[in-house]
Amino acid sequence: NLLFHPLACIPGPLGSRTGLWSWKSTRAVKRDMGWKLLEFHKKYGHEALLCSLSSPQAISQIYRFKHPLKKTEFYDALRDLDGPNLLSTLDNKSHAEMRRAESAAYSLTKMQSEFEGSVQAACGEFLALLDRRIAAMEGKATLDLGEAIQFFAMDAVGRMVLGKSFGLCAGEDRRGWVPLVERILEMSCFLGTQPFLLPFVRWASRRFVDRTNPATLPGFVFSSMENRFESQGADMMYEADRCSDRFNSDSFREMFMQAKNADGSVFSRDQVRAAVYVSSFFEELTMRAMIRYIVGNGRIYDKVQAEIESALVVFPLSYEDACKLVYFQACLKETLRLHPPIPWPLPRTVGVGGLLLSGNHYLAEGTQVSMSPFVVHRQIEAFGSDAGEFRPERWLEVDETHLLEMERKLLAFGTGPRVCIGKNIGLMEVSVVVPVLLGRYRIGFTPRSPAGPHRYRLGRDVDGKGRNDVPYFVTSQWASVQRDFWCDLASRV
Ligand code: HEM
Repeated sequence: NLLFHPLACIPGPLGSRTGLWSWKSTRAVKRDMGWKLLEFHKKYGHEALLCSLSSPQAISQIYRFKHPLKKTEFYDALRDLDGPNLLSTLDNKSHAEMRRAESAAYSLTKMQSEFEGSVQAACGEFLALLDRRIAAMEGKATLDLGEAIQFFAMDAVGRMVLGKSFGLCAGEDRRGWVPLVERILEMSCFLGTQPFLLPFVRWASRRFVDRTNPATLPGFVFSSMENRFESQGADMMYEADRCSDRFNSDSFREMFMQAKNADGSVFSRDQVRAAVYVSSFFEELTMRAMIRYIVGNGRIYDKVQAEIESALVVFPLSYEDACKLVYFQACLKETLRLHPPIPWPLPRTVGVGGLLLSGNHYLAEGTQVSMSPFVVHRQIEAFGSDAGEFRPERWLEVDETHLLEMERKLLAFGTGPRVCIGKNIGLMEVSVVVPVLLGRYRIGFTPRSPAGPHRYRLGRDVDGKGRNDVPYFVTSQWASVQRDFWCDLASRV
């Protein structure tokens, strides 16, 4: 490996180059992928460590539309027990068929006509939860805002996918359902780095986990979803007959019922479940990061507040109006750049004929190659010498051509034929909720103290640095998850 492998010239840690241990599995266990990979690229340059690339020029080669590179086996770990879903399917042909079948459900018109209503309704529940907490604590609530945002994101996706809220904001997550979803995704990421374990884990899940027995941990997740599918499915049919209220969208459900796998079989419940897990997760990560960056910087907070006040933002805020908040939208882009919800490299396999990388390295067919949004977004040649800083103005002070160039280098939603199909929904959700939150409440980060509610003594930022003034604790695995996000909230009105 070290001497004769075609990639022997690409630098990286010895153990990994000899094939004796998996650097990526270690990152999955230690949950420190983003900053470790960045450190590597700083040390070794644009091409490092088993073909992780950081040069923005390589984006159009690795994630190209024409003769696209196939996803690697890593994604197989994100599939469901019953078969691949849109995110996890490896084969380009079956992906194209699935994507065609599903794309209508995610269209812009569908989003405006139906999903926005679902998100507004979930936002109403979310605000009611915060108001209740503030009232219960005599005008100023100290709460884990990160957790409350998670409830909202799940309730919103419940409304969009199942036509009904999961009721987390109304009843809170008394059954601990939300952290389990996080664990499953983390476990899947680890398995993705050791795909040979997958058949065994799947066999064991089928054999030993009674998915209808809520007494077991995974069984609880599966069965609670199953129950909701059963009961909500019935309720939805009833409601669909009764009224066509725009808050009762069942288009996702219809879409999944019509969607077919490449072999013609219909989507299973596991496949629908995967959409629920994945889709709510990234919005909540974006919302937390955005609040952290805005509220954590007095100058930016004042500018956002001034914009929100002059636009007279109140609940419900339409997506159309949210898009007019120019500075807020720049903050959103800047959040996705500096704190992409998926920092993990997005791996692909080089196809027939190999690939010549910017004239430097020839990658033979079958080579795995990847780019991490976290690393690419910090490249000076793409975003300037202050690429490591949160500076929303960078999106507003450039001309149209330069802006397009910067947007092309933004990998937060992936790019190419496997770009996120839910991008519009994700942007809409964050845009209609965060300005309302910032306009309605005075938000401050709860100071850390021995008597305080924090689990971690120090906060940890998206760059892995532990600091007292960082309001949450970030782990960087497939997703970049923030925990322990305690805030003091008071009503503004
Ligand atoms: C801020 C919100 C979101 C972010 C940052 C995000 C990010 C991403 C990224 C980076 C990918 C590409 C993965 C890869 O190439 O390996 C992806 C794919 C995908 N996302 Fe999202 N996502 C978000 C919201 C959503 C929502 C709301 C949905 C569903 C309603 C969704 C469904 C999907 C699906 C199905 C794919 C696979 C697409 C394909 O392979 O054709 N995402 N997302």
